Amino acid sequence: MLIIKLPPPPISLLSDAALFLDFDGTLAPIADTPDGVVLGDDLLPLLNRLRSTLEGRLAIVSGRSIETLRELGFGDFLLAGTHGLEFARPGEAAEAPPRLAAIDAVEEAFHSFAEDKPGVLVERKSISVGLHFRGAPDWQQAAGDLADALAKEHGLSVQRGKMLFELRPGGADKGSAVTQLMREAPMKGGRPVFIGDDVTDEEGFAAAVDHGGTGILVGPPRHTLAAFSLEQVADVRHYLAEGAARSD
Ligand SMILES: O=P(O)(O)OC[C@H]1O[C@H](O[C@H]2O[C@H](CO)[C@@H](O)[C@H](O)[C@H]2O)[C@H](O)[C@@H](O)[C@@H]1O
Repeated sequence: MLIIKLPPPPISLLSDAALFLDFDGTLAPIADTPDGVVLGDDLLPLLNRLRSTLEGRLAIVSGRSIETLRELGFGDFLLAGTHGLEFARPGEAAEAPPRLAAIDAVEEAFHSFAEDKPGVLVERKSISVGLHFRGAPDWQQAAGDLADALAKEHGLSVQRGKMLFELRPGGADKGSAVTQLMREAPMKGGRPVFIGDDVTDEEGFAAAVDHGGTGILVGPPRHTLAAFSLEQVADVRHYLAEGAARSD
């Protein structure tokens, strides 16, 4: 399969955009652990400026839970969390399905797996649970096998991420989140542009295309539905800053 380097996105793409932004690996560089992620002082002011430029058409669509996104400082933004399972508008309670007993059972099994494996990390999330092996890549295969077996046993979905297996209820993804958010203000009427780095963002790219928009891949070339790419988080921030400056 031929994989070509995609062109950088033109800045004009942002002028009528309904902008969907992934978080980890897109707005903030990947860190060794989930808690180690660093936003930097300029990110939230930048997103606020850009949202004004876009007349409100900006949302964060992340695998992180709404609770964590709010703790990270995104409480004032339109949010879709846990890969499209949760939604929140600024100042309002999150709409989220309940945490299933099966997720607690999986979390316990993940802890049993991780306890004698330094570097393997269990991430407790509001309605899902993650098993990270960034600190111990040799355990990837065994962690994946465990995740698959537990998903089958409990009727859950396995979400593959960057050095991460996450178990969660099915029925949603970042694509369904885009579709849902495009139905209503403030995103309705804009041209969807989804920026993301992970395989979990491909559904977001697909939905953006379905709604007449496009995707921007962050990172090295790969098989993707995105039409444009930016190499790294710093390039995303530069691109967004240029977009925000257009009406300054
Ligand atoms: O959809 P995203 O906003 O990209 O969130 C996806 C997952 O991101 C986090 O894990 C990833 O980032 C960590 C911090 O940089 C890194 O240590 C880890 O290896 C990555 O997989 C987060 O912890 C997960 O809950 C999100 O689902």
